[in-house]
Amino acid sequence: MATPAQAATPTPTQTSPADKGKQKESPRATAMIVIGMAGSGKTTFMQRVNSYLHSREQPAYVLNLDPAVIHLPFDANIDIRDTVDYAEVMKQYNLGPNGGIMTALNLFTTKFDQVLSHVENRANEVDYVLLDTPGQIEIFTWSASGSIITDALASALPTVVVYIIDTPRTTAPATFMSNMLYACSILYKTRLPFLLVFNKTDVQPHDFALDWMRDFEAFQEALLERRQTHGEEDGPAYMDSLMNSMSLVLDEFYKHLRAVGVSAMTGEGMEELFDAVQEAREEYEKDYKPELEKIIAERKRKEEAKKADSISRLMRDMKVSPSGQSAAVPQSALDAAQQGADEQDDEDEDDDDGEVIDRSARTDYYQLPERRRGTGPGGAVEGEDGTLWPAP
Ligand SMILES: Nc1nc2c(ncn2[C@@H]2O[C@H](COP(=O)(O)OP(=O)(O)OP(=O)(O)O)[C@@H](O)[C@H]2O)c(=O)[nH]1
Repeated sequence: MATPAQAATPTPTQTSPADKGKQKESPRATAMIVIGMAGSGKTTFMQRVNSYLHSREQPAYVLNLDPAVIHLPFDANIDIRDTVDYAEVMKQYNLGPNGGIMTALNLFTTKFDQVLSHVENRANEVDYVLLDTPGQIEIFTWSASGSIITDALASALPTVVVYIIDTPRTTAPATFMSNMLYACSILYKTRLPFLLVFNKTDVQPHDFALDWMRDFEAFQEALLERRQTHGEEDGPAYMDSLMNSMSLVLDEFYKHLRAVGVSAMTGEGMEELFDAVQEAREEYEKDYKPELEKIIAERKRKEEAKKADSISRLMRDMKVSPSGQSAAVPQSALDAAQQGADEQDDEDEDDDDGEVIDRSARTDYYQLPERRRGTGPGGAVEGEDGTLWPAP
């Protein structure tokens, strides 16, 4: 199981002693975290899904986590750009565009408890919570912020990872394999129900990819054929034996995946997509949630044990017997000390020096410094020394 226990946020699925043993009912909403390589069509997909849900009168709660997006073609309820100024982050930390995006997201993640509480407030009013993410998918393979986001969301509501693939750019076996390896590492990192979405099917149908996933021999034949027609274009010949072996390894991984084809441009495939999301939600309820609840119960047990241990050490230090009979310090003093520690915990939790804005819930927006939108050619961002950073 992944590490939902590491979520840096309060865990709303915690059970009170009264309902211990019972599984808490999940909120109505399903969260869809949209991940994919740059240019795979995540933002267009978000726009399509959003308008499809509006047409079914099921408006979603929408979050934009891409700090560098210039034009967002849909209304986001929470937008990272309202909280973190990506160009300012690049400048202050002396970073390039990639580092700027990663750091901006890391900074935003420190406020993810606020995001989560906005999401939780709406989780029984909407059917879907949609999250658009930056194209830097390493965020979800090794960065801490990726785990915090996925674990925190999954601890609050049924969550599905929607991995977008640019189908026309995946027709070469080597590119297909590389994309699948990324998907595989995100799946094993998050352990969440996972859905492969082959996008841009208006340009290239995805049947070839389904064939390669169902039958590794079909993939190996395609690899051989490609070598005969394209020579060394996709890499040296010894790569083929590596890819042949990888196709055998991934065969097991494909068995745990759902895959659908869509066109974010035309809207084709939306019904199949939502059927697959529903199946993924059932998988969350069946497999992920019971594991998560076990982890939460175990964490709670450890916290209680730690608390009891600190109190008994405190009593020893004050030369108080565990029964409290020869108390040199009255019980009221111990209670006061415990209360002080609890209040400090509460204060730490309420530390509120940065704001995450739910745009749909308020009209009195904070006055934010004007964001640097590139003024150079093609929207490039000009640094202080005159360097032009490429438009993100
Ligand atoms: N033909 C076609 N083009 C698409 C489709 N989906 C997206 N595109 C195009 O693909 C390009 C990239 O789309 P985006 O939605 O910006 O991709 P993204 O993954 O959000 O990109 P980053 O924000 O850079 O990570 C745009 O030119 C889109 O118009 C589709 O289903 N069919």
